[in-house]
Amino acid sequence: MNWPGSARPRVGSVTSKPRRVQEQPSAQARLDGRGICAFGASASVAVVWSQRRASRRHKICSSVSQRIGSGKDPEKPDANKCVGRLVIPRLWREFRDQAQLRLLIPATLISMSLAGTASLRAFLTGRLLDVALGFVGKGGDAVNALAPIAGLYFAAALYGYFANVVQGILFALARWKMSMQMRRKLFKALMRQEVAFFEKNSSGALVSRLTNDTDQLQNVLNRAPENLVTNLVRLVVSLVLMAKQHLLLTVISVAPLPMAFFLVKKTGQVVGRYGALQNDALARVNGVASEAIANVRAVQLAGAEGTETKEYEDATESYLEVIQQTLYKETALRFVSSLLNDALTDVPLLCLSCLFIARGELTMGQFYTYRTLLWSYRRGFRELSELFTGMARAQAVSKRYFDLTDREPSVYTRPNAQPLPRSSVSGRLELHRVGFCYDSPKDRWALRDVSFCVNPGEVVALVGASGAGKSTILKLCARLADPQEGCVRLDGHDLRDVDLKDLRRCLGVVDQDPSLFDRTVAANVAYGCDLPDGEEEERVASALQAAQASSFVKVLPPEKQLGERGSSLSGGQRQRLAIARAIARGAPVLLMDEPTSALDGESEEAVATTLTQLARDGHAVLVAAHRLRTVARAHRIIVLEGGTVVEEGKREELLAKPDSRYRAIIEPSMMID
Ligand SMILES: Nc1ncnc2c1ncn2[C@@H]1O[C@H](COP(=O)(O)OP(=O)(O)OP(=O)(O)O)[C@@H](O)[C@H]1O
Repeated sequence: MNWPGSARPRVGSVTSKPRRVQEQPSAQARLDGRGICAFGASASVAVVWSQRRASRRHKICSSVSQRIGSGKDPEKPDANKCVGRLVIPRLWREFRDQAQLRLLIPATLISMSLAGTASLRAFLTGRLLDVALGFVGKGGDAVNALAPIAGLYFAAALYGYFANVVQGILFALARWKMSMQMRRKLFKALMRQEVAFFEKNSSGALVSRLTNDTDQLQNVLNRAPENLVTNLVRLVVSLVLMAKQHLLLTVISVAPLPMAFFLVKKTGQVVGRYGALQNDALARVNGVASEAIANVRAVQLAGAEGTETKEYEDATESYLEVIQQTLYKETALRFVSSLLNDALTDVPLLCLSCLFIARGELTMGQFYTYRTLLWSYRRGFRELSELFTGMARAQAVSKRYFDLTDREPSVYTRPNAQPLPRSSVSGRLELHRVGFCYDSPKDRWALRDVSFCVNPGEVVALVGASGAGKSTILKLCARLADPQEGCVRLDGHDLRDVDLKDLRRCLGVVDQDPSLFDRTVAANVAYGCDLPDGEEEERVASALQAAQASSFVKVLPPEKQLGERGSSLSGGQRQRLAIARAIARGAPVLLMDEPTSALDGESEEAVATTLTQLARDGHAVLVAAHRLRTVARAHRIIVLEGGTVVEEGKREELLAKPDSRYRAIIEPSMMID
């Protein structure tokens, strides 16, 4: 290349040592801070070792796969490739929707300009060298000749430093905003899911999805446009300038590209295959931890700390195994790729460069510029291949992300659902030939052919042995699940045909295990009640009174937080607050699952009286109970056995029947405090 405005200096010897191309640690190699070469060497040993352990590895992978129910087999690339193809356009749409484009576009433009500035600096350095060498032995005003080039270099360098800071801030902001948006979207999707979904997926695994998956996704997605554009610019500009410096050297530099492309593709497949497995294994680690922490009392009382620790160790061991498999395979492939692309071409390139310099066909400045551009070209290629493998990993994670954000809950408001304003609801609840089973295939029905009704103004008690189906009936009445046979109706409307939110506004529910939040008593009682500001205090106070909770609440500081799940209260106190919440809603239908099981006799009597009073006020009350005081005050009793109704009637009628199951079995087994 001819330097404008300067004579082309000739040099007869090579004085500068070619710079060794710096290897970037691979994404996985960065995990423990080592460079790719170190990993490459250990990886080739590890590959042999890992082949010997192939059968064990396969066992581990499939065991993780089975435990988390992913069904993925890392040795079946085709299945995962298919998933990848489907996910890429979705990933792009998600990225476009959630990306902070006003931050990302300027950041990407700055990033591109930085890649251009780097090439300019390489060019200017070469020029400085050649101009300087032109003065060797000749004398002259070197300062004047060098100053404009040095000034330009200084301006480019200064721009580079500032632009780097600005693009760093912009990308970081975009990354965090995107991460939080993804978490919100995922959390929203979680909150829509039916209760059965949470029974099948551990809270730890779900929290892992919320945090780990979204972090991984945003890490790749956020940098994808920057990496793609910047490195394409870097690659193309470097190649063009290299070719301008010396065509033959450039051809030798790019000769291994086809093989390197093939290896990058292979690496992407490996990372994609194992990435999904890694996340599933991590979700299992978190699942085990959260279950043990949630049940820490039971763990300690059973002296099972060792068992839980072992379980956690097993989960982390499986996770580590998957990480290792990915690391070894990915690093080995990357190592071969960089060996081909960089190291093997370096010696011929260097020898040829020296020859051309000796022949006067290449100046020192051109040589320096060429080497710098070569480094830039290799960096561009390496970062593009990292982007490719990062996208493969993102595909695996995004599959899980979309699985959840797209998941349609089995219980939802149908498009043509009717509104059900609470003011228009009288509260007549009816079960018509209801059949329900928890698991498919339907071989164990929890309920079969159940029919009865609860009228406004009535307290109806559900009684039966443990496992008879009482809670399941209440679950169906609250539409936490839908029956497979028959239907549940409110005021004649099939629950599946009405707006779910409207339906829930018509219900006050007390669960077997009262759900309280780490908030104040007032916030817990008013939870979800949508009370007007002025009314809230009065409504909460009267609900507490009716639930026999006033006496213990009075002695609590009003701002006291109740602890996670109300852990600072006794079982009976929690139960009374849950009853107060159901009453405070003022809903026409009350569904109560053993609301008095933890109460003393006096409180139970008072709560039973309250239920009768609520019925007198026009509410329909359906209560599942094992305690005689609660059952005895009911207007009607439904007796369940093995998921079917075997008797129904007033208590006196049931006691009077000669062959009454209620008289013979149920009432004698009831608790009387
Ligand atoms: N989430 C679930 N998944 C699978 N089976 C379940 C589930 N919940 C309950 N069952 C089964 O359904 C049947 C009815 O259970 P249900 O909880 O309705 O009984 P119950 O009468 O309320 O018992 P208890 O008096 O002990 O509360 C039982 O055989 C139970 O094992």
